[in-house]
Formats: sequence, structure tokens, C-alpha cells
Amino acid sequence: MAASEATIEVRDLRKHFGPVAAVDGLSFTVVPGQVTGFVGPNGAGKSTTMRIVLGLDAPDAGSALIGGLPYGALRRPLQHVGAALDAAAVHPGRRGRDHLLWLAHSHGLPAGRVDELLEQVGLAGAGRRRAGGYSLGMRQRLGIAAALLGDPPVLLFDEPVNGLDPEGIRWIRGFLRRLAAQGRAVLVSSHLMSELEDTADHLVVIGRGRLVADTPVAALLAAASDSRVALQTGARERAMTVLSAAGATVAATGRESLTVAGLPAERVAELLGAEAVPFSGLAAHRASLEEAYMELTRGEAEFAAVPEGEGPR
Ligand SMILES: Nc1ncnc2c1ncn2[C@@H]1O[C@H](COP(=O)(O)OP(=O)(O)OP(=O)(O)O)[C@@H](O)[C@H]1O
Repeated sequence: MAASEATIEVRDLRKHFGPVAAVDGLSFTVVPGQVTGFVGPNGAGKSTTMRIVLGLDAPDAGSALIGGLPYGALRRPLQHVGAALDAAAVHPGRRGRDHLLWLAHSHGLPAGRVDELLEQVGLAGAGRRRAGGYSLGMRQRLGIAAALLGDPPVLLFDEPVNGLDPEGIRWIRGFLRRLAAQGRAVLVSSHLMSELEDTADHLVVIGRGRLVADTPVAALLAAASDSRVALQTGARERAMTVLSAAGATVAATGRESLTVAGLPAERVAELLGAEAVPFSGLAAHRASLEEAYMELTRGEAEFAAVPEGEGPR
């Protein structure tokens, strides 16, 4: 597939529902060969953005392009973009395999891929059972198979791990990574950062319809991890004086322990060494993605808990 086909470009996108600005001037690009996590709290505008990308909603302003074209201009949409937005969107009386055959048929796609896809998503043994009897995990897998029917270079998944058991979550993570490794652009939404740990290469973080961050996961983790150092020292007061003078924010966490923010571990060691301040332990704090996210969104009003009765939702 050509790399340029495998992109999603969102530019100055806006969408209001009555007084609510669901999407409020949002711009970002999803590139091929990566899993891009689309993160924000409930109501941040993730689903609305995805629906606009897929031509299911019209924006008030701005554009959302798939491989350079709006969804409506794609002649064979399923061959350009696949999406799983709602795991329950299958008629319960329909067998899983028949659902895919019907989709293939109605979009002029070869039916030959259906069995291969059922195999790929782990539904080979259940394809002839009615979807009404499927577990949530099985319906998610069927939705993913449907998204892949046209072998598209661009894929969107809205909260694909919602309600899945650990085995299902592990499977989806690996599957998304493989799809990206094939050169596809993969956009995955979640309201939980922890769900994207080990899955996403890049993050687009939004709050109240606006961009909060657009960053490689590695850079975000490095920034958050570098920002704190755990220090053990019998000379707590002297260490505090030296490090504060160098611009660090130092907090005592115990009689002989400190947390240092604003300086990397190597610099802390250097400064203490230069002033002959003894210390027995020094470790860079390794942030989890969840911690990095909290750090990133600290002070963002849209992420703060709204006291009951005061918020719009
Ligand atoms: N069809 C609609 N009519 C009215 N308001 C809507 C509609 N769709 C979305 N909204 C509102 O727009 C805002 C953004 O909703 P959206 O579903 O896009 O957020 P989200 O980030 O996907 O949230 P979640 O994580 O809960 O799925 C919310 O305030 C929501 O109530």
C-alpha cells in the first residue's frame, strides 16, 4: 500500500451539539506503521471525531481526510478504511460468518477473505453460530474482522478493549501491533491511558474537544520519568539546599529520603558529588503511562473532577 493512502488528517475540526462543543478546533495526523492512541476522558469528543472521519457525522467546520480524501469521496470505502465502533452492531439472529459474507457481498468485495479473516481473529470455530450467542469478546473480534474485510490501509477502533477479559485484551493489543507493523495507520481510542500501555506508539490526547497533546509515547514516558528522582541520604538538609540551589524542586518523603523533580539523576549525582554530600541511593523514577498522563494533564481544567451538581455531565 502507498504510504500516503495510510493517513488520517484532521484539520481545525469543529462539531457542536446544541450548546456542547463536542469537537472544538481539533487538528492531528495519524501516520502509517504506528498504533496511535486517541485518549481523553468520557465525553472528550473521541467518538464524535471518529464518526466524522467515517462520514457518519458532518462537521460544522474543518476537515477529516483519509488518504487525502473525505470519506464521501472514497469510491470503495471499505478498501480505504475499516472501523469497529460498536461491538453490538450485528443482528443477533445472524451467524457471524453470514454477517461477513453479507458485508463482503454488499460492498463488492471477494467472499474468499471471510474464512481467512474468521481464522485470523480467532472465530473460525464460531463462525456458524448466531451472533446473539456471542460473548462481548467474540463480538469485538467479529467487528474487527468486518473492519479488515476490504484489507484497508487505515483502521479506526473505538474503545476496542472495553469489557474484555485479560486474554482478550492481550489478543487485541498484539493484533493491533501486527496491523501497524504491516504499514497500516491504526487509530485506537480509549479513556484509560493504562489500556494503551504496550500498544500505542503515539498518543493524541484530547479534552473537551481540544488537543491536549500529540506526542510519541516514548517521549512522554521519558519526560515524565526524568522529572523525578528518588534519593536516599543521611544528609537530607544539605542535599535539599544543594539541589534547590540548582533549580530542582525537592520534597522530603522520609527521614532519609527525598524526591527530586526538575533534574535528571545524573545531574543530581554530579551536584551532590561536587558538594561532597553523601547519599546511599539514587534512582530515576520510571513513570507508568498513567502517571505520565496525569502529569501531562495536571492543571487542565477539562480533566479535573467536577464536583457533583456543578458540571454539565
Ligand atoms: N448525537 C449527540 N447529540 C448530542 N450530544 C452529543 C451527541 N454525540 C456526542 N454528544 C456530546 O458531545 C460530547 C463528546 O462526546 P463523544 O461521545 O464524542 O466523547 P468521547 O470522548 O467519545 O466519550 P466516551 O469516552 O464516553 O465515549 C459529549 O458531551 C457528548 O455528550
